[in-house]
Amino acid sequence: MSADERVIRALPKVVLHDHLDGGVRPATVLEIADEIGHELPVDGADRTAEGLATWFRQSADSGSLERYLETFAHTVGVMQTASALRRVARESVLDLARDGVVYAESRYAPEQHLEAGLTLDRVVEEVDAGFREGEEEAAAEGHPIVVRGLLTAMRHAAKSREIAELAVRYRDRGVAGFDIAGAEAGHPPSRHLDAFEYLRRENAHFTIHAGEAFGLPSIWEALQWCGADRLGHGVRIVDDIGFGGGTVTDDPLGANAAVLQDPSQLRLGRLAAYVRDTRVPLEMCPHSNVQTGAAPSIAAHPITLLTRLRYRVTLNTDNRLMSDTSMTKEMHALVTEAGWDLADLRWVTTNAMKSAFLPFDERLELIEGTIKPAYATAAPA
Ligand SMILES: O=c1[nH]cnc2c1ncn2[C@H]1C[C@H](O)[C@@H](CO)O1
Ligand SMILES: [Zn+2]
Repeated sequence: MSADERVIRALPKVVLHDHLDGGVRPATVLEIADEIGHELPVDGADRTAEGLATWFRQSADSGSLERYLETFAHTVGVMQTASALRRVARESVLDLARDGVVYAESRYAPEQHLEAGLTLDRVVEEVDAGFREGEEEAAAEGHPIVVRGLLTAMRHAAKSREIAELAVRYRDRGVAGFDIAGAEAGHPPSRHLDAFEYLRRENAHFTIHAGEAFGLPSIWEALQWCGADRLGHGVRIVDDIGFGGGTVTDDPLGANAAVLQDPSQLRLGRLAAYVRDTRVPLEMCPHSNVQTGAAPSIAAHPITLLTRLRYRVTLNTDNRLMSDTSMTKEMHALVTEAGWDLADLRWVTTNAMKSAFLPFDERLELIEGTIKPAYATAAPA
């Protein structure tokens, strides 16, 4: 780890978009698979934690969201029992806390964990118990962290209303909100309007994966039909930002350079302007987007341009296992490959804390009591 990386690791971080089933330790996948007889895609000399970690990263590196999502069969497959769910939740909190994360929203789809006979309620209770154990152990290690769950419904399935009701039922027991995820093309969020309308009537919070593998119509539906509080990814909003003879999407590096010299060279379309004007939080996940082909590289990832244009940008991991990443790695890559500095890191961290589905007073306490003082004394990244 370089000196810069050490400085970054010590900074307080906030992650709003981290999938529980996308951050399982490889050694844990291996151990539980052996216990329950789940068949893994590695064998022989590759049947080790390192071999499995490599398999996940390489298989996720295909340039397609659909193929990326196929790898989850081997994490979801080992997360079917009470003890496995509790263990994975606990370990994920410890891993985040050791990386300097002080507030995390961890999401998972309860409907995917029913194969061994658990009920939806039991799944949520076991995961929450794991989160609380993790919080206690992390605090004892000197890494205090606050963790909340987000319940995801899979967009190709028909359980969203049921999962929305589950999220409301557990809102005072560790669950902060709701999400929909899964393959985006062909599965518009407006199919789940019933769930979103129910959540709005209940004054509940939700985010929607939109504008990742599919473009502006998906973002527009998520905001204007469904009423999402935040966008998961939202990276394709740059399709609605004009630059030169086309859009930022055609020339992201040129647009990055241009915005530093003269931001008026960029023309915001109606939707891009709406997202900025109304401060819609964007849960951006650079490494995941490079893997699924939603962005060409870290240097050319729209997160830099959108930060310069002062969108409400947040930085996230998405899937630590599949992307072999962490908050420290995401931050470090932006510093070394996209010209970010400490002020940018503080900006996205504060943005994330402001956008969390946590009560206002608790958000404020973390910003004033933890985030601001630490960045004020940190050495430059
Ligand atoms: O980046 C993503 N886009 C859409 N769906 C995703 C992404 N990462 C994970 N998922 C899916 C696969 C998981 O099984 C599910 C719940 O965490 O969410
Ligand atoms: Zn995601």
